[in-house]
Amino acid sequence: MLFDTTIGFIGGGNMAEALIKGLLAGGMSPGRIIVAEPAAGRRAFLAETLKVKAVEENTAAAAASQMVVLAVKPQVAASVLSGLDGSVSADKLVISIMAGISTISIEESLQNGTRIVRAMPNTPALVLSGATAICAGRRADAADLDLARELFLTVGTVATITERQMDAVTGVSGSGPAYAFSFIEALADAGVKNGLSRDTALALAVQTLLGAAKLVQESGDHPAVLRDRVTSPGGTTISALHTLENGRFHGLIMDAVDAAVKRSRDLAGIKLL
Ligand SMILES: NC(=O)C1=CN([C@@H]2O[C@H](COP(=O)(O)OP(=O)(O)OC[C@H]3O[C@@H](n4cnc5c(N)ncnc54)[C@H](O)[C@@H]3O)[C@@H](O)[C@H]2O)C=CC1
Ligand SMILES: O=C(O)[C@@H]1CCC=N1
Repeated sequence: MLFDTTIGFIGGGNMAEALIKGLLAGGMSPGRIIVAEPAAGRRAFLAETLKVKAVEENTAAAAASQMVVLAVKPQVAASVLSGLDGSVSADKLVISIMAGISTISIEESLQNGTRIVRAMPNTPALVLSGATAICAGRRADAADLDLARELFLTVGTVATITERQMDAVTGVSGSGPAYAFSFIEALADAGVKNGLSRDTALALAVQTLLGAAKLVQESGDHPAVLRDRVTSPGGTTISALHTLENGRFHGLIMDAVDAAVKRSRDLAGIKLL
């Protein structure tokens, strides 16, 4: 049971905060959560606002926890893993949310038979509307995947995938919120350009994205079918769509995701040993 587990976060940044908020909203006791974070200001923030224990030493958080969530940047993964120095004993479940870093490289660098589940969440987890994909490392079993699923279900939806699909997930839903934010910003700017106030333009843009996403989700219709229903013959929408396609909108989004997928693969090249 997730809520009977003690959970240690290594790194107390954006994603750790989002996951902790989800756990607390789901009913987990803050006393079961310990965060290791080098930045004193950040430690104070987490302890004061979320009432969790915040410590400086990664080994202290890992040693005190049954589940250890690796929530540091991939670029510091090597030093963090080597610094854990035996504090992640083989009985603990390790969950890594680090982009690009494979379960096998974490297993090899911890060198103690630890079970690992890798996950790719996204920042809407902060408002409990995240999309996470998880996959098991070589030693993690079905119970470990279930526990990880329980964790990420507190902040949104969870898909189980193979590790080979993790780079694609990173490009689509891990980085995806950033594409959506850019789209919202551009839509609002266009409203301002055409005479709307910034507040009105932004509110309309946000609700349009929210509503459109909800319509796709609830109708189950293909987005192209829904797009067709907005597009009156000789009307306004087809003129806008023509402009988007002249700018290679579809192809550009697909190229952008390909770039993120490639970067995720490149990050896998970071040497952990
Ligand atoms: N931000 C996002 O949208 C997503 C991020 N991720 C992954 O989550 C991980 C964390 O990302 P964020 O939370 O966005 O980054 P962040 O920069 O907000 O958080 C990382 C935290 O780790 C701390 N830190 C730095 N060195 C450390 C060390 N040696 N030991 C312990 N803590 C240390 C930093 O002070 C910082 O608070 C990354 O690996 C990223 O790839 C995964 C999915 C989405
Ligand atoms: O930009 C990044 O590397 C992380 C991983 C997915 C979203 N943010």
